Amino acid sequence: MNILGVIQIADWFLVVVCIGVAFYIWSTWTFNKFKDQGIPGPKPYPIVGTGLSFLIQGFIDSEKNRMRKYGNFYGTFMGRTPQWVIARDELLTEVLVKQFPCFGNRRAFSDGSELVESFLTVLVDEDWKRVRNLLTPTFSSGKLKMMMHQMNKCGAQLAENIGQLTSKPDPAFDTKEVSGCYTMDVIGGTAFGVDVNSLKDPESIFVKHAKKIFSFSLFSPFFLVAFFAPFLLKPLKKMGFQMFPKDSMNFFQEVTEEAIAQRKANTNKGGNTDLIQLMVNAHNIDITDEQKAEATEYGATYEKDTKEKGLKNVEILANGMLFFLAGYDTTATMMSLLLYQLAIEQEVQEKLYNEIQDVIGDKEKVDYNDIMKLQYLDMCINETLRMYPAAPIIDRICSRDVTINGIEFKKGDVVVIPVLGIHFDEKRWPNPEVFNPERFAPEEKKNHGPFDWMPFGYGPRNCVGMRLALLEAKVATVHVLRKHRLVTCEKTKTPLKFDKIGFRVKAGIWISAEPREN
Ligand code: HEM
Repeated sequence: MNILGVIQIADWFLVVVCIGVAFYIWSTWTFNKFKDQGIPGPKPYPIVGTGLSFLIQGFIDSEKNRMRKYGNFYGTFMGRTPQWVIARDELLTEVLVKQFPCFGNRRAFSDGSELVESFLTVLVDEDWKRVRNLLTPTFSSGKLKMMMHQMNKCGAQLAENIGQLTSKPDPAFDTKEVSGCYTMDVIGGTAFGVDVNSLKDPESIFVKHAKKIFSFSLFSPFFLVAFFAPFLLKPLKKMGFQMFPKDSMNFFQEVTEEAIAQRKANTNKGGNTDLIQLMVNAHNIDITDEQKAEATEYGATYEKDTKEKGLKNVEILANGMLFFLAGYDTTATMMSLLLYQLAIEQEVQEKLYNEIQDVIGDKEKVDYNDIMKLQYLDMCINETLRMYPAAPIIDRICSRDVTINGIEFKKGDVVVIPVLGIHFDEKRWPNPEVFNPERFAPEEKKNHGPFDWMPFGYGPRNCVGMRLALLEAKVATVHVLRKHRLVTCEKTKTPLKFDKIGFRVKAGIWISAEPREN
């Protein structure tokens, strides 16, 4: 090799070293933010930030351990982005409620497509407010009561399915599998008027696509990019990269589009009051006084100008799809873990069964008012959600500089609320690893503040589908327990082993059931 060649290699080496050094400086530039202010937190590393423990311990264990180790106010890094982690009540009140105009948006993973950007979960500022006000009435008590028929039908089918599954030579069934079919059938019927029928046909195409969308992994390219280099998402989208599997998104898009077209063609305006009809009405700028009143019942501030600004076509489509997806996995996860806990805790199950017998007796159909009387059922569900919140953390983005209790939050700062950490905080919930519905007994209320339990988030941006999810799970549980005693079996695993990303058990949540004599 001649001298020129050697110089060229040396040049290239120098360029690579310079790029490496520049990247290192850039990726670690923010790492002193918390240290300089004496705020504790895990040690950050280039590229992964403080995310190494998620990869090693798994998200669930890591989240539980962090609050124990660093307390109720600490700092973490997602890649190079600093995140304030707050669990002090006085800060939670400010961020989630009082300073809502500064913290009204959440960090949303989006691939930049118009569709995903129109999800209620992703929308920001005035667009979010307008769409949220228009969608909120969908979950009023009036609308929920109208969904009871569908829930009763699916609940009875669910109980029948469990009977069939447990009369086989291998009597084990996967609670997640059957709960997923139930929630898919309920949301399909109540929101879209579609007979999904996955309880009768577990191979249903609806369930297949929903599962595919939710089967993303911590190591999927999307998650890795979103986690370590979120700024790359939009350019990648331009190159044809998609956040969710294309065929499954297309499937739900087509189903939603068909439902919208049917409602638009419907001459019986206002006759259908489900989600799609409501959104189509909102598109036509045709909000009734009743709908306005229902929005206010939820505490929504019904802006005058909402009336003049209906929903765009893409917003109807996006939020129709979102409700299909949001209504499926979260509620199914909660239900499956409740059934699992009841199979393990026989005393709890008997107490609950007796309550159901006392309140509902032999009535074939369960009505809304009876469900509201089932106090112990409510306690069991609350405890399930404490131990297994579907969203172990929630977050907010600071939209302008603001100082709260001496802490300077800058525009663009990420604030994380460690829901799981709070739910396993010994000071708030002694012996947090123990399943104990009595924690939610009415006489215990005085011992807990509003932020001790947040499976649905908190404040104006909390979960819009909370009441639907709770009602759905309650109706199903009543139908199942009246027919069956849930029991553990050989396949039941205690404790459950979750995968690294959340409350997902890859091998299923297996229990069995015996028929109740009467
Ligand atoms: C057990 C079931 C469910 C759980 C645990 C759950 C949990 C959550 C959580 C933690 C949030 C974020 C709240 C915040 O940032 O403060 C959220 C938001 C949301 N949820 Fe749920 N959810 C459930 C069921 C549902 C259902 C059934 C629907 C609709 C059919 C739904 C639709 C939504 C939507 C649209 C948002 C975004 C709200 C907004 O940004 O304004 N969820 N949910």
